Amino acid sequence: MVSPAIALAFLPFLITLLIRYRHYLVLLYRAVLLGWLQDRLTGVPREQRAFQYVLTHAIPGDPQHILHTFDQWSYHCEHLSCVGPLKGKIVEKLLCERAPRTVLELGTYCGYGTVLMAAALQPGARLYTVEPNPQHASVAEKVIRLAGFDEQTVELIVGHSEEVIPQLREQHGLQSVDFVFMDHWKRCYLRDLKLLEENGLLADRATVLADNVVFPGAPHFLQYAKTCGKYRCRVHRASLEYCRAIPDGIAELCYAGAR
Ligand SMILES: C[S@@+](CC[C@H](N)C(=O)[O-])C[C@H]1O[C@@H](n2cnc3c(N)ncnc32)[C@H](O)[C@@H]1O
Repeated sequence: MVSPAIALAFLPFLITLLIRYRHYLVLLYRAVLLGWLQDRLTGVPREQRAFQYVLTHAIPGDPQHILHTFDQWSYHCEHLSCVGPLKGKIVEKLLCERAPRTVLELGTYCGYGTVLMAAALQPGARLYTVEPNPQHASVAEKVIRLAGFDEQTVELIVGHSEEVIPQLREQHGLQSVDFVFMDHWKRCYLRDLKLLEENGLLADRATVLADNVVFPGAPHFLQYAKTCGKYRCRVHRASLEYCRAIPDGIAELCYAGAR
């Protein structure tokens, strides 16, 4: 048995920890526990619940209103792992500056980032987005079409990035890509960047963006990007989607071509 005196001695330490990491605890509650509980109570997956809300409240054919409705749900109901409005502005700004002809997104989830980027595309440009989870893909497909984007503008590919990337040229007619948005599992970033290089899919001066490089972080990816000599790399600091108190950032890589 721990004596009460020892337990009391640890109390200030415990309280300090709780205060210091309170934002992460709130995130854990909103992103994991609340979602799990609602899944059990309603029998409907979180992404489907979010889509029902969007369907009821958003204006069809208005991408900005659809994004805003997702934001409302995420701020007031449950946490969604979309790029969110703050980092979304960074992605949108860079995409508008670069005016790419072809865009590749890894990790579609509910289609938030897809709609955000599709709305900023130049006429005639095309976006390919890759998602392995069939339930997420089904929600994303509906969100993308609800926003008014047809298959000529946005192609949703259901599959794992490591299987889809080597097939992009032959099966999807994609010769090279000007703009990549990596937003899937962080441990896959480095592997998929190398896959894109090996398959000769990165156009000269292509831009590669990678979300969440501060939280939860992708240190091996960042180290490679900074030291391999093929990229100019910078990190745009922001905060985690729907959690202003947790720092996060988006890495921007500019490809200098194979060396
Ligand atoms: C953070 S969410 C993507 C958010 C989305 N980009 C947005 O802004 O709305 C991550 C998604 O990556 C997907 N994912 C996981 N592994 C993947 C892989 N190997 N290839 C492509 N997507 C993957 C997950 O199923 C999940 O839907």
